[in-house]
Amino acid sequence: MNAAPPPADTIAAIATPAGAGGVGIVRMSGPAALAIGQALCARRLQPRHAHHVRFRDHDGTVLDDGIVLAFVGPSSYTGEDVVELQAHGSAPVLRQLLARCCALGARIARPGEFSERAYLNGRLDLAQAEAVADLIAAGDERAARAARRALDGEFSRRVDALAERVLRLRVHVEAAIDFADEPIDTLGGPALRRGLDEARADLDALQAAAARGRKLRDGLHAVIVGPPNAGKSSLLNALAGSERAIVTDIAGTTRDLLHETLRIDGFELNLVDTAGLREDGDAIEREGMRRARAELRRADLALVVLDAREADAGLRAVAADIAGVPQRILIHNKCDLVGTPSLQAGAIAVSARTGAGLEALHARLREAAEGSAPAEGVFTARARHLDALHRAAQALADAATVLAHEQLDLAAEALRLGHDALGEITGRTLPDDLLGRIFSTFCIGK
Ligand SMILES: Nc1nc2c(c(=O)[nH]1)N(C=O)[C@@H](CNc1ccc(C(=O)N[C@@H](CCC(=O)O)C(=O)O)cc1)CN2
Ligand SMILES: Nc1nc2c(ncn2[C@@H]2O[C@H](COP(=O)(O)OP(=O)(O)OP(=O)(O)O)[C@@H](O)[C@H]2O)c(=O)[nH]1
Ligand SMILES: [Mg+2]
Repeated sequence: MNAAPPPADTIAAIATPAGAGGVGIVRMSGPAALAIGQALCARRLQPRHAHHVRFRDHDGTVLDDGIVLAFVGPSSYTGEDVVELQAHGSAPVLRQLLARCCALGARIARPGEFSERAYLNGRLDLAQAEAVADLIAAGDERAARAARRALDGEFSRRVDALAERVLRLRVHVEAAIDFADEPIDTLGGPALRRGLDEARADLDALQAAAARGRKLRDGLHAVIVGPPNAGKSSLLNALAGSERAIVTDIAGTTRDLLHETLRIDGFELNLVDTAGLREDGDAIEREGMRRARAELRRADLALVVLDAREADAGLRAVAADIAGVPQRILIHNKCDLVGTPSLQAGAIAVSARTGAGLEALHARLREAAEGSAPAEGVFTARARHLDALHRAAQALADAATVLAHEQLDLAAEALRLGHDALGEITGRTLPDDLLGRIFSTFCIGK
């Protein structure tokens, strides 16, 4: 039998971003939070009251004045006693306040430890805790709205409801095992098969929704491709508004992938510049092309950059590489060098040098970003969730197969696996070290 868990210690962290700000917050959570807060402010703290106080060092010197807030567990973010010291947003002041909390018995929190405690104390499930991190990291309003929905439990409720149905199916199968002499059809077999079909259809729908949610969380993945020297890096620089990439008139300049995040009218776009694609090239360039092609395989959008003077030949050269990308924008670059451009269908003429056509390109990028994910009804999801949903779907498919052969023991086992996979999303089943892997990616103070 396991020993009872040790009483939690008290953690402290600066909860506001690094750097100067109007207000900065040091937050504590744990059994000593209230006592430490009261020592630091030299007064009794009334829970859920804003007190204007002086925060004092060990020798009585005033570190700062500010607002202090105390919450008594379990009615707090973490479910434990929580105290917030809201000081001026000065890095040295916040560091001194944090050091004072530690001198009085707190320890510095690990990244994500406040949310981890909220999870361990049942204030949030795992998908909701991840949604907190996604909300903080959201690159645009749409991603923030979607993370908000996951935080409100929209994703978790659907997962839980499905897990509950899978559990009921399993109970049904387990019960039937006890009457193995009888044919399954006299033991509710048809209802069982129907229930399983319905659960699988719901799981399909949930997988599709989660895949959209993941795209939203990660932003649109756009890859700049084309023959060498077409002006890909010049275009990246023009879109980024800075000299991010090296540009020369030597074909084969770019070898590594170069990432840049663009925000276009509130939409986030992850842009990657790649090595020009051609038949020959030295070993470094060939490795660059290999990376470019790998990047294309996971692209949502290809920006196909062609030299306007030889657009047809250019497109032929890269046609096979861009064939699998869901969305494409054909760009005839260097339009400043051609008189009257004859454009391929759907192509736009731009000049990375003069800036001509960049407005039109912006409009197309915006359209692509808007079209790539539905605006409403989406929650954010992560690769981890998709993986668990995939394993659950696999398990339910296996269950259907063995059930058709009346192998009830195997069906019960497959349903158990499916149920466990779903439970991993909300943290109701926990494989080893899942918590450590998730919360260590959070920011400090969250
Ligand atoms: N100053 C401050 N602002 C903040 C936070 C914080 O910790 N401190 N948050 C931190 O992420 C977010 C808000 N999240 C919170 C979630 C729950 C509780 C809380 O005290 N819950 C209690 C009481 C519920 C109630 O009175 O409505 C509970 O759930 O029992 C507080 C903040 C955003 N803003
Ligand atoms: N006139 C003109 N020249 C351009 C334009 N865009 C790029 N160039 C020139 O074309 C040459 C190649 O530009 P890059 O941006 O390095 O081309 P790239 O496609 O990234 O080339 P690789 O990385 O080698 O595949 C440079 O000399 C640029 O100055 C343009 O719109 N007009
Ligand atoms: Mg380049």
